Amino acid sequence: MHCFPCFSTPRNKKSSSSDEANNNEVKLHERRQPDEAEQSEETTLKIFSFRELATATKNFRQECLLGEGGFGRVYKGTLKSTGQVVAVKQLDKHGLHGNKEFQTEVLSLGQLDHPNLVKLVGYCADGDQRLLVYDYISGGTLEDNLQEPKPDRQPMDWTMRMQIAYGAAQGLEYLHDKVDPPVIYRDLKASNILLDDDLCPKLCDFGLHKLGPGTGDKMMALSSRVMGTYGYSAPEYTRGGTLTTKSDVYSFGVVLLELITGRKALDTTKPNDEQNLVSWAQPIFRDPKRYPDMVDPILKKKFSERGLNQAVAIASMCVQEEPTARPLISDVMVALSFLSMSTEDGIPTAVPMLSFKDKSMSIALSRHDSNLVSPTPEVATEDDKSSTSSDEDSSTDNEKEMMSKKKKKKLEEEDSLTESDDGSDSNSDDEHEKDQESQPPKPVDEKNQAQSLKIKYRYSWEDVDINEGRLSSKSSQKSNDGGSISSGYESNKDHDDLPKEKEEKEEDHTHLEHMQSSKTDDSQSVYFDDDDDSGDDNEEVSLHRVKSEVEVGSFEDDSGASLHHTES
Ligand SMILES: Nc1ncnc2c1ncn2[C@@H]1O[C@H](COP(=O)(O)OP(=O)(O)OP(=O)(O)O)[C@@H](O)[C@H]1O
Repeated sequence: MHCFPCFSTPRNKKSSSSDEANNNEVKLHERRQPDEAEQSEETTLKIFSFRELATATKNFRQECLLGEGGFGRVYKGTLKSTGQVVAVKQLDKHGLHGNKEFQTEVLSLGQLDHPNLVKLVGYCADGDQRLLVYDYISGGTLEDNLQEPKPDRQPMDWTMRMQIAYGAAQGLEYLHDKVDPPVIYRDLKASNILLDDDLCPKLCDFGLHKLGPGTGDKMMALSSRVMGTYGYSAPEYTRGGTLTTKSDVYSFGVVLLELITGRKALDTTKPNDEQNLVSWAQPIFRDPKRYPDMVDPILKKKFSERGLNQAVAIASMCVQEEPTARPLISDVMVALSFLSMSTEDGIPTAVPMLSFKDKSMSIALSRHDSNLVSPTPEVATEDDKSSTSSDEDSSTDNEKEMMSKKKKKKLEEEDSLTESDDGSDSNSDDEHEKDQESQPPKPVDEKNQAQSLKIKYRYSWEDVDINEGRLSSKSSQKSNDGGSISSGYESNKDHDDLPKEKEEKEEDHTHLEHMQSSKTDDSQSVYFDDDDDSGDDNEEVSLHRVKSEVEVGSFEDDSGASLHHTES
């Protein structure tokens, strides 16, 4: 039985032959190299003798015991040969696979390599002993850090929490999207997320179910393990149904809720109606005014309300009953990448709307934030559709490349429009081309994205009813005065009322910042605004990549804030 068929190629098996085993080292060549970031020529797993690990853990002494989970005990150890500190997981002997199967699965696990996964260093299959050796992660579990923070450590602030959520999402996204076939985690929870000294999250315990028993009594012995952990398991899974990547997304949503609230997924010390975190949170999801009340009191209200709204929106999407309604982890990851940015005082973080593969995420976020407008393929032009399609997943590389080129061209066109926002009319194609030539694409600096960056909203198109207002225009725009943002819609209101509403709305928009986003790939949009670092970001709104503008009206959203719209 192969855990990851693509890794279990004859070539891989060959590479674990006795020759290399004699060298006490197994070298594997990855058959699939997902993208440059994850490319690694080979993966090296060390094979340990039982004696080596006994020495490392002082003969598995109690004082070295880190804890015991569903698969066995975990000891802290120091490898004599290298001095490396490791965590040695001694798997329960009960029902384990034979040597060969074990080795196959372990070699597959050894190929998984991501900064947000605990790295498997090596293993031991000596007689009936099966042990796994991992990097030791010194900061404890996320659960402990949330529930019993160390006295010498500051409580985690909001940004740290979002950064942890973002890191965990990255690890999960790697398992779901970068490994072929996808690895379903099955048991994602706060106690399976370890933090290093810098609070970088690392997922552990993934893929271990494949090392356990297969059928009958043996299966029963680990049934609780196989069924995940109550409070975190998706409803369809606990009902004995299908396990999919969306089950992991549910568990991730629970972890995100724990980060927001500081509560446990399941807390039997609380009153009945508060014991299950998701059940407790469901009614609150429907009442945004109550969001601030659900935040961990230890944060002492130090969080951005917009960031909170969006974080709750993401969590509520993840824990939906219907698996298909849950977002892709890649979209969750993108949204969190923005929420996890450190922000300057008073400037909340928000998510640019065209970053998602699946429009449901942008629609959900825009419902929770009156300043965000989500795209709708129904009303978008062909070009627009290519940049907002939810089908990018399934497109071939060629299609992706074509879409990417289209997107790039479109953005360049829109940039050239923005460049001429000084009042000159630059709508002619000739001028666009000229502008494109004179403006090489701006570089993406992924590393430097967090600090002081503010996200430039991509105002786009929407066909979503928000109370009485209904958007219908195909374009987004920047007003002549450069200060207000408008998008077209059909107003139910008398147009005579508009000037006053416009005034009010423009005020509402003055807190929209210049934004600068640095993340991109084929499915993400990039907005740069290099000239907006003046420090006056709160005062002025700049919207790039706009098309046309004729003002029509405004509408109010759930929160009572109204947006101003124009129509071409
Ligand atoms: N790589 C590691 N570095 C440091 N500590 C670790 C490491 N792996 C596991 N631990 C610690 O060992 C203990 C037992 O871990 P294990 O994953 O076996 O069980 P668990 O997560 O407590 O339970 P479950 O099996 O239900 O997931 C936990 O406290 C965990 O924090």
